[in-house]
Amino acid sequence: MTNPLLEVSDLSVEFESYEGTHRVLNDVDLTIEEGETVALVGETGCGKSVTAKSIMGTLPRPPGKITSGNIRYRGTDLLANRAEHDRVKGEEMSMIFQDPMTYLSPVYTVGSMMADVATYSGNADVSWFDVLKNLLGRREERESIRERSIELLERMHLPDPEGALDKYPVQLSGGMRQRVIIAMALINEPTFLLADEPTTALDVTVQNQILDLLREHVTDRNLSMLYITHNLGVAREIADKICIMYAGEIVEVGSTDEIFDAPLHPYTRGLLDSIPKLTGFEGDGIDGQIPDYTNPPRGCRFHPRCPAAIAGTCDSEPVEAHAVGESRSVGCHLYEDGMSMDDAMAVATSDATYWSEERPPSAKAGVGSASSGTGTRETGGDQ
Ligand SMILES: Nc1ncnc2c1ncn2[C@@H]1O[C@H](COP(=O)(O)OP(=O)(O)OP(=O)(O)O)[C@@H](O)[C@H]1O
Ligand code: NI
Repeated sequence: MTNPLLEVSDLSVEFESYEGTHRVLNDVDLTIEEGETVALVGETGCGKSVTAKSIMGTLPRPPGKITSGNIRYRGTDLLANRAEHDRVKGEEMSMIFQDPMTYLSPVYTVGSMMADVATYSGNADVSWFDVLKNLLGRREERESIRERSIELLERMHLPDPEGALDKYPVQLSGGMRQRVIIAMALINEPTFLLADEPTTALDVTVQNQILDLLREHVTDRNLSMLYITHNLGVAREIADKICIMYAGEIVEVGSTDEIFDAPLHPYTRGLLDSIPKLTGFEGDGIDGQIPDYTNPPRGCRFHPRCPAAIAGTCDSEPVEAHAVGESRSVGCHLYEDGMSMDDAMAVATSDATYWSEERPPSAKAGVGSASSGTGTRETGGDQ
């Protein structure tokens, strides 16, 4: 665990608007080892896509501004090295997007789009001369791109992959388009995949099929992946490690099993409680909303919604990430620095013993309804 592929540290991002400065990311730390799939999980608006865009170098600046931090890829800080960022983006990283129709052109066939990605990706300044050269270019090269496209579409279980190359995106279903998008992301054999909610728009069955395909491919090729989702159930399907994000901060990191068996942060526990059990219905498990980024709450950003907030501490003292045990960390005042896993578990699973006087346990969020002290909970996530 000493040579992470991607290491984001202390990343802070602000947006300027007429309302003032929105400090959206606040000292974000995120590490992805080689061959590891990490899920970044949090509610809408918590800063997941801003994190993704910072990594991919596509954050619109202005209005966005990276005010501190590093993004190291194989040890090189991409924020300080534009040329290396461009190279890594072109040759090693690939992104899978949420909404295929935004990224698939309606006027080109699947085959010609895949060929364009294979030919021009990573080449920031494509000239008309390049395009012409390619059009007239070597037959064998085009033939091999075509073969690679068919093979990838086959791997993505697209029926009649050869026929699909001549189709336009509107002629494909949502699930088919998402398979095409994934095949396009894989055509240049990236080492790092960044998937931003790629299955959100799909129904659960198709979503699960696509997660299976993606996981299979990532495992086969030993790829590393950052998978962004608001759905912890999806994160469990795909990820080795889960980072929970709230209002622009990473509040908990742990292996997928640890997060599910023993969630420590009250926010994580609230998210787990809102996983649909049997019905497939997604409730909004935690009362309230992400705070206003122009004026975030003092102390812990989650404290106004937290059923376990300690008055006088959580509403005023900044939170730091506390290491808990070997591989986990949690940014919450309930856990002291260096707390042993056993003590942390005692805090995590105790019922209402640490409610603040001011805030009676409100309805939905996790802590009050956490079950026994064993640290294993039924989360019913296999919807
Ligand atoms: N281009 C922009 N201009 C101004 N503010 C922005 C911009 N992009 C993002 N933000 C701010 O950053 C916040 C986080 O946005 P982000 O897209 O990262 O959320 P997210 O976690 O990806 O949510 P979702 O699950 O809905 O995709 C937004 O609420 C908004 O305040
Ligand atoms: Ni997003």
